[in-house]
Amino acid sequence: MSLTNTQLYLDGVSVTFDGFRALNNLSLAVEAGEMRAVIGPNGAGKTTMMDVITGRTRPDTGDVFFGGMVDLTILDEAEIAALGIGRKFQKPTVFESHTVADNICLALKDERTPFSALFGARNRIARERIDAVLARVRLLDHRSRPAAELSHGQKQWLEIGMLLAQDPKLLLVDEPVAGMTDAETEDTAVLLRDIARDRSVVVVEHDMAFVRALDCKVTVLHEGSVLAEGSIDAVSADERVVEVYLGR
Ligand SMILES: Nc1ncnc2c1ncn2[C@@H]1O[C@H](COP(=O)(O)OP(=O)(O)OP(=O)(O)O)[C@@H](O)[C@H]1O
Repeated sequence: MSLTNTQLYLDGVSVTFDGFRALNNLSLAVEAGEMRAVIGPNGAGKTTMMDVITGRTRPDTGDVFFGGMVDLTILDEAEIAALGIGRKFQKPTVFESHTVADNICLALKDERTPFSALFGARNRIARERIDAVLARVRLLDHRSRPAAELSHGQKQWLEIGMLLAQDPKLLLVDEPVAGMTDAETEDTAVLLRDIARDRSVVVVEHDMAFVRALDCKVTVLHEGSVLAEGSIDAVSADERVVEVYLGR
């Protein structure tokens, strides 16, 4: 495998909790600019995998590399986030009493300059960046509303926008469409595909119609390892995948 274009590389990763192997020799590679869907039954290790990538959980054994050569297993959560790995948890956590635009503003990377004369220019640039992010996540028309007034789906998009404001190279997204309407689910697939045009995106999801709409390679986890990997049609036709996951 070529490491030069590999954004995220896991090899032989194992994690044990009280003797239980949550990850068992897990190996996975995601290219720069790739979108990857990760599916699998409850307890397959999807959340633990995200925890290992973001430094929340240390692997007992195995390699985890970012951008070809950065060893994530020796870094803490803050250092890993600063490298450009953003994580979206399942439940939206936006600042409800702040406006939509202020939520994005709070998330922007702080580019302080000591010259107060530049503040005006900085504000203008910040506003342009905020509006560019809001346009991308379909919330420009809502920029002045308190976040509390948004629908559940819109709050999820706002939080994705807050991550985009930090310009991550890799975005990890955990069950984004749980609780969304069908229309919001379809829009979220379009949104994530758009985001994946210029960064890597890993999406954990149970909604198979949504996974199909993502139109990307699918990794099936089972008992902490990769059971199958390929197109949605290939993994859907795999008898082992049907047995442990889809057939249930
Ligand atoms: N901190 C922990 N301590 C003990 N066991 C844990 C811990 N975290 C996870 N586990 C166990 O590890 C296994 C894998 O869990 P994980 O949450 O990674 O699965 P998952 O694929 O994300 O499942 P789900 O689809 O339900 O979210 C589960 O059996 C879980 O109970």
